Amino acid sequence: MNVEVGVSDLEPGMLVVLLPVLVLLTGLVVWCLVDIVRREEVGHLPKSVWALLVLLAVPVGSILYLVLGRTSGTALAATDTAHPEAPSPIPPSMHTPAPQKVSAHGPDLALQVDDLGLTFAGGAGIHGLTFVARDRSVTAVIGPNGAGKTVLFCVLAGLLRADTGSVQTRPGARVAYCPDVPQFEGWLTAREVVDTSLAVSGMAGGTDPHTALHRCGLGDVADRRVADFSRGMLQRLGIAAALVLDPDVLILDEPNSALDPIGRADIRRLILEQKQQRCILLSSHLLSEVEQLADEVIVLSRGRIVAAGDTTDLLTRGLEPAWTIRLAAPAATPLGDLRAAFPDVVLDFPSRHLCTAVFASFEAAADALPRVLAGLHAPVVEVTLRDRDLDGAFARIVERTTT
Ligand SMILES: Nc1ncnc2c1ncn2[C@@H]1O[C@H](COP(=O)(O)OP(=O)(O)OP(=O)(O)O)[C@@H](O)[C@H]1O
Repeated sequence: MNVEVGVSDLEPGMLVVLLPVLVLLTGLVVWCLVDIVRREEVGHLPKSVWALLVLLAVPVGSILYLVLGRTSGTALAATDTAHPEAPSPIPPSMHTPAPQKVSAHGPDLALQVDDLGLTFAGGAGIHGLTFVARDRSVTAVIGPNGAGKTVLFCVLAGLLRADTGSVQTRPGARVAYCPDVPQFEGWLTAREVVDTSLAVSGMAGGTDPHTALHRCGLGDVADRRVADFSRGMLQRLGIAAALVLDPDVLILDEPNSALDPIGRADIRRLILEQKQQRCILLSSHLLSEVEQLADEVIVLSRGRIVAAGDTTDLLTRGLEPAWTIRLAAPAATPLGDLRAAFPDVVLDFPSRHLCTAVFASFEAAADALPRVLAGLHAPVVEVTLRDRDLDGAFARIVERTTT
């Protein structure tokens, strides 16, 4: 008996059911084959064997490949940003660099950037950036307006394509980016924004959306429309939309720029808490924020790194050893006598209740400042380091680095 059944013999109802299944299976097979070709390394079996398995054992081969073939070690993997892959279906806040080349760097490196460059018409952009960022640490990228901080972050997040260089992360690592002015559809609720961020990323195992909102101080307004949100609330929502993806590398572009002091303190706490689990890169114009949050600082000027290193060392390098001393009553010692007693210190009385003291170095200040304070013979109310603004510190770092 002949039991051959052609497509034309199938019931129309069966066709409706079978067609999407066939399309899905074909899509899965094609996706796996493309993935095998694009990867430099696949797990457990040679690439040709995986390709045959995927082609011949549908869909078991594809499923096995997804589970076993796409895993390979814990070394960093490179995204050659000069020759990026096809546009990612992942939304702007989220990008997972595809592993292409294995690196032999240390186990705590979350991100390695080599010779990264993107030059716009006119010459602006970023040029030859090389640095690393570590797990469980905060790296601050600072620099004046137009230095290239946002361009760098956009390249790291896969939103802009670099002309040169590479960005390396671990295979499968997630990079999430929160821009300085996050924008969302006004008709969505905060919960819907965070849910959508997770859903569109297509990633399993993100943070619970309610937890992400709660951590960013938006638990009580989760069901309010975004159109009613203040700029500070939008910034928190941007961070929540990035956090929900449970990223290995979290990039925050000026996370505190729209927040009031209480909001800033909240986000500071949040960043310090999140640092325990991931690598965080952030930019800021606030010296106090950078000091309190960052382990490492990278200073950018005109798209180039002009200084980088440990936060305390670097900012100390950028600060002037100069103090303002506020007095409750005028100094009992005349200025002339004080200057004679401390010939290596530049001393002045800008007003009856203020004294300024500039030292040759921080080492000299550590030795002489207590003696200057005692020598004033007046009740001291406050002693503050002068020019603690980041612009001033930055200008001095650049000056000292380039001269
Ligand atoms: N799409 C673009 N086309 C051309 N030039 C651009 C583009 N995006 C940025 N630039 C230029 O690149 C330089 C770096 O800009 P970027 O936004 O990264 O600076 P920034 O350090 O983030 O500044 P800010 O502190 O003001 O945020 C600027 O000169 C900017 O004008």
